[in-house]
Amino acid sequence: MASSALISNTEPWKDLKAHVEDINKIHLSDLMTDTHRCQSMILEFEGNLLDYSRQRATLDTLNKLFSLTEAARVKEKINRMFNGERINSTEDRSVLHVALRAPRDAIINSDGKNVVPDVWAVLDKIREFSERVRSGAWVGATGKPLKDVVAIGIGGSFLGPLFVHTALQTDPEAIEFAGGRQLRFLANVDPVDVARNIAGLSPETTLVVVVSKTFTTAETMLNARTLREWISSGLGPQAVAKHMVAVSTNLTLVEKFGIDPNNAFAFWDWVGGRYSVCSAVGVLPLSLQYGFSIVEKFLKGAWSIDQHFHSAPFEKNIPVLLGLLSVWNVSFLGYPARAILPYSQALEKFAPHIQQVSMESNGKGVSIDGVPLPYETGEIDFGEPGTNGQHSFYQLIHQGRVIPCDFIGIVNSQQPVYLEGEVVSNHDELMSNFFAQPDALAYGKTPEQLLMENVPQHLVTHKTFSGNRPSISLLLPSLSAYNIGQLLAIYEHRIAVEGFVWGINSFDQWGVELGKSLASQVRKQLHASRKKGKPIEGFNFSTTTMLSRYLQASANVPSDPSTVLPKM
Ligand SMILES: O=P(O)(O)OC[C@H]1O[C@H](O)[C@H](O)[C@@H](O)[C@@H]1O
Repeated sequence: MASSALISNTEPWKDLKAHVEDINKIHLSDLMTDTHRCQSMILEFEGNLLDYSRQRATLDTLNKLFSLTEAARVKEKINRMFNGERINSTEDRSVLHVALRAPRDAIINSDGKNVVPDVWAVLDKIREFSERVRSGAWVGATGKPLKDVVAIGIGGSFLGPLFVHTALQTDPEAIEFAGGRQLRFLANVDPVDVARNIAGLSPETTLVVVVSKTFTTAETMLNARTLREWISSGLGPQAVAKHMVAVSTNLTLVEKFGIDPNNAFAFWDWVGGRYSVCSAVGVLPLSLQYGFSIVEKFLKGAWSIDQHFHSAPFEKNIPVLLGLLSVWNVSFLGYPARAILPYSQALEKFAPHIQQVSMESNGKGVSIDGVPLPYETGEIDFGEPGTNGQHSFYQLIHQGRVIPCDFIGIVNSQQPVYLEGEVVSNHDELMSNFFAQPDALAYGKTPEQLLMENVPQHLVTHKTFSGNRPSISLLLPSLSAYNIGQLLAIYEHRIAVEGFVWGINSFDQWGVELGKSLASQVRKQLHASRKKGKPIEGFNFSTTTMLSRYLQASANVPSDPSTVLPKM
């Protein structure tokens, strides 16, 4: 693509740039008085209600954004994704995470081959294996059932499964199926994370699932070798076959590691790491914990949104609208961040997962054809569940910088609490905040209002809220496995839409490589210095100083240690 073909050179982009001036003349509190506008900005799909009326946008803005989708050929790009075309051009791969949740009879082709039967072959294998483990038919080396699972993985092989596990942990239906089982996640290469994850567990009753798309990720492989040692030092090396299984696209390396290929669960290079929670990456650990039937509901939820995304007209398409509004906020209104604020403790790991999906996908500096971009892409995503966040960073959101917010609320709590004599139920108390915050941000509070309330003059500016701060509200009917799948897919597709408009490749991640290769140079140096007393060479003054201090101050580390495992 020549730079002239960049989306920023098209008329709809320029038109939106000019339109910002119109929007700057209107305060959100005025936009909110137009009931017709607000009505048009509320949308429902299967009981999920999206309200985007608190965006700094008019119906005219929306029309201009729809014109932008035509210039960016968004519909064509969505179709190319679903058709299995190699839209991840820098890695020459198709992008088919939607196939992971397709029903058995669906047909989704990659390179002319329907991949759905392969997907279901693995799902059936997971169902069968997880049932054997859960029923106690599969036992460990000493004949005991395996009731605890430690899933080792990082990035996309960790964050999605952790989000879904955390969300299911308090779902009454899932709880029933989990009965007495534990699922833990070991991600960080920090030995402290090893200590935390094996604390209180016995290798005799533990199954370790090594999850890595490439099976080369340094952190995951060292953690896998560490827990292999934990198992074999406790139960003997032959126990590894009964206590370790793997999920990967690289089955050759799985076998080399010493895991029986029969106990390896495959996925494919057309599944990006951060889009892999619906593959064996998430489905295996979650099925071990909750049973396959619960996980199947999660997959069905995601698929329902896939269908909606693929077929609904853009004016009624939740992921498309969300994606376009994000582009509007980032590229036109100039807001670089986005806060993800679920009013649900069960969604506490949602923001960390979306951080990877969004920032690894859309934090790019060049177009899909390698042309440097004259505009920024991606958002800085962060978030915490409400109401916790309100007592932490909301000050900045209300009176400091403008940060578009996603408020996510749930109609029916997973764990309702009612106390006799209380004004409202505990969930209603939570939701009072969910409904209040978006209006506080949109309307603010004027000095005139404060003076009417007899606020002392010297405090008026301190207590003024400028308002005009955009948010969206998403109200889910409940937080069942099905709804969790829907929420995941809404965000996955929203992020794809943003990338499609910006004209970037949202499915590669070259930006993570440089740090990895420099770490390998440091690893070699640490080895040479500790084992052979070699001087530090090849680093700049600053790094040399830090490395020298590190080596000197930890001279007690044995140069040829025998195995030591955490003793927590
Ligand atoms: O699943 P793995 O191959 O071990 O990769 C784990 C993670 O490693 C890399 O750093 C990538 O940036 C992530 O996208 C990926 O999810």
